This record gives sequence, structure tokens and C-alpha cells, in this order.
Amino acid sequence: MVMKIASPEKVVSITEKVWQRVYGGINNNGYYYHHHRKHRRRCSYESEDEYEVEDGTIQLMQMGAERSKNVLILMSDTGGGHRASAEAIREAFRIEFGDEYRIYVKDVWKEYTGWPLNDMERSYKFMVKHVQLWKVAFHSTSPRWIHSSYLAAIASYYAKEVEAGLMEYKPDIIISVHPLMQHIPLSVLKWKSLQKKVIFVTVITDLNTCHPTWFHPRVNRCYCPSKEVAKRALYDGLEESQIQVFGLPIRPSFARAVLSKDDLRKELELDPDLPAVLLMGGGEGMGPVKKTAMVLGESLYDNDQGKPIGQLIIICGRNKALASTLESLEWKIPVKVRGFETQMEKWMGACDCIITKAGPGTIAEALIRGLPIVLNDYIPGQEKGNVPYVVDNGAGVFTRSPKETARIVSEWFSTKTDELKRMSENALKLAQPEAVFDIVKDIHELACQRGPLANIPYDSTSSLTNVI
Ligand SMILES: CCCCC/C=C\C/C=C\CCCCCCCC(=O)OC[C@H](CO[C@@H]1O[C@H](CO)[C@H](O)[C@H](O)[C@H]1O)OC(=O)CCCCCCC/C=C\C/C=C\CCCCC
Ligand SMILES: O=c1ccn([C@@H]2O[C@H](COP(=O)(O)OP(=O)(O)O)[C@@H](O)[C@H]2O)c(=O)[nH]1
Repeated sequence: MVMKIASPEKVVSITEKVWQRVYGGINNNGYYYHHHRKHRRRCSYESEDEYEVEDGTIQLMQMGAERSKNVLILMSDTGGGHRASAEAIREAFRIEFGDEYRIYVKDVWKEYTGWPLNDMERSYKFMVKHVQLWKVAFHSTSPRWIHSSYLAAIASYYAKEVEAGLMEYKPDIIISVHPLMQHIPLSVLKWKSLQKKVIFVTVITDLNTCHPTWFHPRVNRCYCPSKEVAKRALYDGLEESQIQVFGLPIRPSFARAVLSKDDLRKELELDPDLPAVLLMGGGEGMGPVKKTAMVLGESLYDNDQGKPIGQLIIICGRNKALASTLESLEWKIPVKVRGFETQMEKWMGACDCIITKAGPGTIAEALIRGLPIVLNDYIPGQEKGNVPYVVDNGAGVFTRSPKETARIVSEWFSTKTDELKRMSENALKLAQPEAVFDIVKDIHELACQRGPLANIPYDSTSSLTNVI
């Protein structure tokens, strides 16, 4: 590309200003712009004419266009699914766009605000342990006037803190992967007149019966993992143009890695021949894991032949008490007890079926690996609809009874191998491994449509109040 530049001195001084504004100085390599053109997907709004320096303004805009865009992903560790989706998005951005985007995954509430926002993990754990309490909280906050007024009050109370938290990362794009992270940041952006400058999208991580706090009419996009969720979004007042249905974002290691079961079993030190069932309960090791493990320990042992017909892998997530209890037990069959695992794709890839509570992340991952699913529990509200999603599509069964669970798995491993195979095929039909890539590409399109990066007036002190 040929650029028409008024004078080198002028370019350097303007460039310095831009870099100072954006990063607080010139970049390390002394590069200004179009040094990263190798990437095929860069926004294509640059043209020869646009580089012509009529005045400083155009030049400033183009420099801005060539810096990395800052993407802030808002999440909270209420369960393991929001972080898993946030990490999936970060990784997909890296794979697709290299250093064109700089990604921050943050729980801004926890870092910057006070009670109750900074304590959601604990409150959520407490409420789902007392499941009736959660049920009441979920359903009583569903009407829009209730949650909107509640969240508006919190937004005004913590406006300064939220503003500081958001501005710290100077986001060009904000992605929320949490149901309680639409209203408050969007209110703050509105108050600061930044709504037209910062792209705000929601990536919903519930497959069906999600809470209406996910749907905010002022988002640029709302990515729904299923048609059912998209219908709810429309019903709640979002426009069709705001909605995209790609699937639930799952870590690219699930979608892209080619894994051989034999190799994985060797690597994970599992029995190479015995069919394997994976038992888990989300990131927190919730649900009837212990009881189910104990019954399975008996039913996967063939007393007549005096040998096991299957092996059991139990992933307890962050539930350390569960892991240590299970480790202390004696087993007749091969059993592996693990804590929080970071390479879930390997454990799932080594197994033949899975038993889990109806967590959307685990379900979507299991579908990609073609694992038939026994759902043994669900959290009322947001996880309830995941049960028909799996069962009606023939990818699994639901039972709360550990005995029934053990019977089903024993049959899958002995007399009903055909059923196991059929369900595995149905699971693969439902899987959407490319969803996370479709989502980041669509966000990239939005960024391109927005044109060269706006000079968002983020001040290095991280508070906007000084500059607007
Ligand atoms: C007028 C009477 C009102 C009575 C309300 C009673 C109490 C209010 C207290 C709490 C509000 C509860 C919020 C309900 C909306 C939650 C929306 C939702 O779907 O949340 C789900 C997430 C967890 O994510 C899910 O995890 C699952 C697995 O575990 C699974 O992965 C699923 O896919 C995920 O979506 O829940 C939360 O994050 C809940 C956080 C709980 C915060 C409690 C804070 C309590 C104190 C005050 C409330 C402050 C802010 C909330 C504002 C509530 C307004 C909606
Ligand atoms: O040891 C573990 C246990 C769980 N997970 C991941 O945590 C997420 C759990 O999300 P889900 O929506 O199933 O349930 P939640 O934990 O939110 O209740 C899934 O991506 C799991 O693969 C993980 O990475 N390591």
C-alpha cells in the first residue's frame, strides 16, 4: 500500500500522541501501523485515500485502527461454566486474529465493587446448596421490573467503582458471559456517553431456561446457544438483528484437537480395554456424586465372573472434601479420583459415557466428544431446560436415582451397547464445536463495521470523569 504522508516529522509526532493516548507510549518495536497485515482477517476499511493526510484527524483514526483492540470479557466464578466460556472466547480470538485483539477475562465486580456484587460466588454457592432458596430467588427476580430496578439501584450505588473497573482495561469491545453483567455496565456506559463507541455483546451460556437478566435491549449482539434461547430473547424484546444463534462457546481444544482414545488412555493411565464412565458435577463437584460413585463401584463389577465390566473416573472439580472422601474408599473396579482438571477434553475423550448434573458447559462438551449423558441432577431455573434438551434429542437420559444411573451404565457396557452407540451418534449430531469461532468472527465483523477504532476517551488514570 502506498501512503501519502505530509511529512515524517508530523507522522511521528501524531503517532506518538496516539500511542501515548492508547498505551501511554510508543510501542516497543517502534511500529506505528500496518505492520500486522499478514493476518488475513484484518478489517478492510483502510484504503489508499484514507491515508492521505488532510488534517491530523484522519491520521489519528487510522493509527487507532491498527493498534490491538482491547476486549474485556466480564464473568464470575458462579459455577465453572462462565469462566470456561470466557476462556474459550479468548482462545478463539487468539487463534483467529492473533495479536489483533488483546483479551482480558475479569470479574470486575469482585475486583472493584463491594457487597453484594463482590461476593456473588459465595452467595451463589450458599443459595444452590439450599435449593429452594435459589428457586425462589431465580423465579421472583424474573419479572423485568424487579430485576431492572434492583440492578439499576446497584448500578447507581457502585457507578464510580464499576466505571473504574471497566476503564482500567480501556475496552473497545465488552463481552458479557454472565446473566448479571448486562444492566450495570450498560448503565455506566450510557451515563458516560460511551454506548456508541464501545461494542457491547452478550454471550449466553445457558441452553434453554435462562434468566431474563441475560436479555438487555441495548446490546449490539446477543449470542444465543440454541433456538429455544433465541425465542426467549425475541419474546423479551430483542430485535432479530441483535440475535445470533451459533451454539455455546466451548474451548477450542475440544473442537480442534484430534484425539485418539487409546493414546489418551495411555497418557491418563487408564485401563486400555475396559469401557469407561466419567462422573462429575460441574466446576464445584455438585450433585449426588459420592452416592453414585459408590453404587457404580458395585454394579460395574461382575460377581459371577469375578472381574470388572467397566472403569470409573470421578472429577470432583473444586470440591476438595469430595475428592478426599472418595480417595479414601476401597474399590472393586479401577477408579480414578481427580480434583479440578484443566484438560477436560482429554478425560472426556478417554471415556465412553458421562454422568453429570445438567450444567450447560459440561453437556455441550460431552456432545462434542459424542458421549451419551446420564443427567443426575439440575439446578432449578437455569438448568431445568437442559434436561429436555438432552433427553428429547436422544443424547442421554435423566434420573435422580444413583441406583438407576448405575443400572443404565452397566447395561450400556454389557447388554445395551447398541443404545450407547445410537446415543453417541445423536450427541454428535447436536454438537456445535465451531460455535466459539463463529461468535468471535461475528464480533470481529461488528468491529469492522464500526470502522476505524473510535478514539475512546480513556484517560490513563482509568477514570472517565476527568475527560468527559
Ligand atoms: C422482590 C423479591 C426478590 C427476592 C430475591 C431474593 C434475593 C435476591 C438475591 C439474589 C438474586 C438472585 C439473582 C437471580 C438471577 C440470576 C440469574 C442467573 O441465571 O444466574 C445464574 C448464575 C449462575 O450461573 C449459572 O451457573 C450454573 C451452574 O452452577 C450454570 O452453569 C448456568 O449455566 C449458569 O448460568 O447465578 C448467579 O450468578 C447468581 C449470583 C447470586 C448473587 C447473589 C447476590 C445476593 C445479593 C444481592 C443480589 C445482588 C445482585 C443481584 C441482582 C439480582 C437481580 C436479578
Ligand atoms: O475439574 C473440572 C471440572 C469442570 N470443568 C469445567 O467447568 C465447566 C462446568 O460448567 P457447567 O456449565 O457444566 O457447570 P457449572 O460448573 O457452571 O455448574 C465445564 O466447562 C467443565 O469442563 C473443568 O474445567 N474442570
